[in-house]
Amino acid sequence: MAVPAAIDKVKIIVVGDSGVGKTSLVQRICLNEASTNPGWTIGCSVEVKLHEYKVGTPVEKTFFVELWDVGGSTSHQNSRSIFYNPVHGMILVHDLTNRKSHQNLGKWLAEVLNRDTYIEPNGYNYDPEQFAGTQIPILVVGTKADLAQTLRESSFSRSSVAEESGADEINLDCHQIKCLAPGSTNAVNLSRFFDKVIERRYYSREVLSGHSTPTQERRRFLKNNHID
Ligand SMILES: Nc1nc2c(ncn2[C@@H]2O[C@H](COP(=O)(O)OP(=O)(O)OP(=O)(O)O)[C@@H](O)[C@H]2O)c(=O)[nH]1
Repeated sequence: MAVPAAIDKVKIIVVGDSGVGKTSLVQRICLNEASTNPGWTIGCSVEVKLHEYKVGTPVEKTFFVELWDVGGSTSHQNSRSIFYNPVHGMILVHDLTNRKSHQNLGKWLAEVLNRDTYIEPNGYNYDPEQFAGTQIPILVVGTKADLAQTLRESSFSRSSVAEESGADEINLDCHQIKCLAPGSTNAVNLSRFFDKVIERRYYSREVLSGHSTPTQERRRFLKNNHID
């Protein structure tokens, strides 16, 4: 009897302020449900999803996608770094009704990448360099679309964080069963993001050829310093 091949996996960190909806989002993605009262996440909770990489193409392959839902409470800030290595992808979550939670995404990115946060005089605390410097695929997710009065605006203008990082972006209502319905724009964007994470982890030129370009050297430096 043929032994089934082991399924490769990628690890995606899900971060953002406490209460923005990380657990609800992860439950929606992995279980297609979202409790209305999930409770605070203490430490970290991990859910797994089977993902078909490049579905419908000759290179289609099944992967496990691990979503590491990291509790956003400031009181656990010092101990969270143990969850951040390695990281193959990052989902930055903000609440569309809470502008501060969007402004804080730069702080979350800096925390995961283990870099200092640049604070502008106006308090808008992210440094575009931080976004430009990372090769880790990023998805920016705005939750509570059902409550956001400015949704019309936010759905048409890209968030500045997504802009600076070249990240993909989706806005949704985690309680809405159809928010990630197969074939919907959100589902397609999410699937593309997972493909990107897998591609970077398993199919990048560096991994396949064994040769290094300066960019790859830089990536290796980041990796060796636990930034990647
Ligand atoms: N209306 C609405 N409520 C939401 C949505 N997403 C999450 N919520 C609610 O927001 C509250 C917080 O959600 P959680 O998923 O626990 O937030 P979290 O980011 O995991 O919070 P921590 O565990 O403290 O880091 C819960 O009451 C959710 O039901 C959404 O899209 N729309």
